[in-house]
Amino acid sequence: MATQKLLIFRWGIISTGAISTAFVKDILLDPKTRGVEDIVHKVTAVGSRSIDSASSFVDKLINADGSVKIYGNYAEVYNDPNVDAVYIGTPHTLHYLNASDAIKSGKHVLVEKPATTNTQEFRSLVTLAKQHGVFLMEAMWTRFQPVARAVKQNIDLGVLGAPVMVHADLSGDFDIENIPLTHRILDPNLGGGAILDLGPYPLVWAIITLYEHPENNRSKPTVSASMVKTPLTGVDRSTCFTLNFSELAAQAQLSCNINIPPCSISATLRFRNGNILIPAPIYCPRWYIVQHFDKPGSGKVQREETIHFEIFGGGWHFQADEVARCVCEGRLESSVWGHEKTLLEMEIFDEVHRQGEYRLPEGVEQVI
Ligand SMILES: NC(=O)C1=CN([C@@H]2O[C@H](COP(=O)(O)OP(=O)(O)OC[C@H]3O[C@@H](n4cnc5c(N)ncnc54)[C@H](OP(=O)(O)O)[C@@H]3O)[C@@H](O)[C@H]2O)C=CC1
Ligand SMILES: O=C1OC[C@@H](O)[C@H](O)[C@H]1O
Repeated sequence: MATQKLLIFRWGIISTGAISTAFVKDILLDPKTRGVEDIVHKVTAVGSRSIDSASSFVDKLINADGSVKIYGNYAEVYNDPNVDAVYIGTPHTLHYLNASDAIKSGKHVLVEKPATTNTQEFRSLVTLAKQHGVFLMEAMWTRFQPVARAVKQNIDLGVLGAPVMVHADLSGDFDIENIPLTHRILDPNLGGGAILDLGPYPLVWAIITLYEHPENNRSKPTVSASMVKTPLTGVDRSTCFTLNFSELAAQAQLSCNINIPPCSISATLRFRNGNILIPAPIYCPRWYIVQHFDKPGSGKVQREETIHFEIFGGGWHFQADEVARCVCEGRLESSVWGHEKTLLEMEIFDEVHRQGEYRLPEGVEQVI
């Protein structure tokens, strides 16, 4: 890694599916289009289970001068000396194994959401990353985007008063009756179902609004949850979970579903003096609305503003900038989305699984 004024940050990409494609397209955009002058991202290696897939990924996405290493496996990416950090875009249940292999090779890691399938797996990754002195972060891209940062600032200003309730949903129609049962959204061996795939997004808005609230003092919520399973494979088709934050006397009512489309306003953050409305898709909103009541608790909207952000690209590059900056500063975790928040997320999902009686097939969880 070059550590001059302009940081050239070198990525190795693990897997060549949908999200790896989106991530690579974004990080190769000109960083100046998002006001970033100190970092340039480079992809120096791509690993796939198939060399042909790695090769066509590189041909399609990377302005190749022949310098990108193409591998028909993941291990060679971990061992490539020209890779600073590894990005892992495999299905959920492979994240632990892929991330631990990368860490053991001394690579910094950005691993897709959900970081692992359970809390113990993520705990074990954190220990391993600390032992090897490498940076580790879950790819919670939403938290690094302009809308999330602006909403957080707005909440911290306190003008809307105390937070009382968060309603947030992420649903998507995956056409589950017509896709193969081996699709990652349906296959329990790949962690199929709504909560692990979509649950991180309603949760991130609750974390921003309630968990990160200065008066919450980082207290963890209690959880109550229920699931509706699909008879197709037994994974959760629809999940509702409620979080009680007793320090704030506030609640979050969160849900996710894999066979309906999203609602147009998918998150409502409700405060004593007003609301913040977040439109779909809640994983990458381009605007938000702030409503101010005429007096606390009245519900009568006196003033409303809509704040827009122009984003060049899909929104995955902001988290990559965070990784590069943290690594450059020698940090092992992000202060925005650090290990503690992923551990909280995984603890909540473990409890949702327990109450919903969702058990991953024997042998899928690598650490229990
Ligand atoms: N942040 C975001 O916006 C999004 C995040 N995601 C996350 O990314 C992860 C992957 O999702 P997505 O890209 O949609 O999935 P895809 O199925 O499109 O891609 C996954 C890739 O993983 C590799 N892979 C390795 N082992 C397996 C296996 N047993 N079965 C299937 N694929 C395997 C394959 O690449 P190869 O053959 O090249 O090795 C495959 O192309 C999930 O954890 C999901 O939560 C997904 C979508 C959006
Ligand atoms: O992270 C995600 O966001 C968008 C969804 O469609 C996808 O399945 C999920 O993994």
